[in-house]
Amino acid sequence: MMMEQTEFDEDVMPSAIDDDEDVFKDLLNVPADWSANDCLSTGIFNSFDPDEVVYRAQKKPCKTVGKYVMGDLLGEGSYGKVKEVLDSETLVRCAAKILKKKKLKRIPNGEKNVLNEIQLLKTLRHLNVIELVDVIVNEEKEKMYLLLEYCVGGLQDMLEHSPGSKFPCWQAHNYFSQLINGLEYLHSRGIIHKDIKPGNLLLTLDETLKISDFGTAEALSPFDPEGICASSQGSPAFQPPEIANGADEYSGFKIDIWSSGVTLYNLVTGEYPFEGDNVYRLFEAIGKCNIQIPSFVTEPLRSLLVGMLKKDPKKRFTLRTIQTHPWFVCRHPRTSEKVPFPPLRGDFMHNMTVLPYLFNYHSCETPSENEEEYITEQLIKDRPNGSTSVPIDDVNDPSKRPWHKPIMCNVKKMASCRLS
Ligand SMILES: Nc1ncnc2c1ncn2[C@@H]1O[C@H](COP(=O)(O)OP(=O)(O)OP(=O)(O)O)[C@@H](O)[C@H]1O
Repeated sequence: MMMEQTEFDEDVMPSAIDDDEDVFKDLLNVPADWSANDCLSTGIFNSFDPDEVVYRAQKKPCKTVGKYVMGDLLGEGSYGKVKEVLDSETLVRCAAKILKKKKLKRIPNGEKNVLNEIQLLKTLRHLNVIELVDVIVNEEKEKMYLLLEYCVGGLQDMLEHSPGSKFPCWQAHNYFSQLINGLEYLHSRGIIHKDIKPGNLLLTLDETLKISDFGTAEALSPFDPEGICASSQGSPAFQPPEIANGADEYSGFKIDIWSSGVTLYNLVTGEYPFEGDNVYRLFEAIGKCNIQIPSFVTEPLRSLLVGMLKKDPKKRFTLRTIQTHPWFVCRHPRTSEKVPFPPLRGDFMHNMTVLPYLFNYHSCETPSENEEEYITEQLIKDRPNGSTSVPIDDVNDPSKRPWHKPIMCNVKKMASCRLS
């Protein structure tokens, strides 16, 4: 029996197609709730000789946005898709977060959060903070592309693919110390992230951790040494007792310490310190703060978790106490197997997905719908004296929003950005 396999392009296929099993069920017209075993037992999947499989790759039309050549889908968040791209000038791999104005309007604070993220990321430069490389706007299509440093994935994905949904201690220590490094930088600049969790901690190919997702972050007033915040939109399981109990104001620094403590708890145990069937029950449990740490978590890690998850924010550890804590400072030799990056659509090596599009373009494709006008911003990172201060636009002023008035500095015609 000869069998053909087609490679799908997520541009033309619905996003559910990313799940291989769904693809086959769809093609074979099998009920969605059937398991693979159901299919086998009814003889729908016949065995076949792998040598007889013929792979027929579907053509991948090459699409460019500004100087960036688009690759495959990397992931999808509530704000939009994230695709791999290649900078055709520098040949650096990046990730493009694709945002549609229509979709943002449907998300509470959607547009405001995105603009907040752009404004904050423009001011930040640190090894452990995701870098915003460029912003491109297509006014006609009402689309915005945030070009970010390329990462292979997030800690959440890795946890989901690891035995017991946790990391060995030495691996958790590596990620946690990088998180604290990044957080120290953010706090020194008066920025409270407010949504620290494994899903917002990405890794590059060389295992450098990048704090990402600054949509709900807040830049504190430089005249407020206490770092008082009055709002939080972070993920419920990572919220501290003061927020769960409905306080009007709280120390922003201590929110990030708490959520980093929940993150560490999650990395080493595979569980959450507080759970609930719904947000109300969850907040009730967090508010009471009766913390149970599994018995396999021994000292000194135990006391670090207890210190970071203190109910009273004033008694909660500071970054300084964390950085001098015995578990933080001691070396953790690699004693067990590393939890690897999960594969991207079967590819453990995370090879560049842009290449097939480029091969296709250079072999046969004729210029297509690419001649659109984009407004691009190449962010200026090397500022004099290492200064990273950039005036933060008022995100509430509609006239300053990129949809209306570009915050960008140069305009490029798509046609001029085609690869030679
Ligand atoms: N810089 C990046 N490099 C590689 N992949 C990325 C990058 N940024 C995001 N991704 C991938 O895209 C997915 C969606 O990211 P995004 O930041 O839009 O949403 P999220 O934080 O996962 O979810 P939400 O926005 O709903 O909180 C991530 O889970 C990750 O797999």
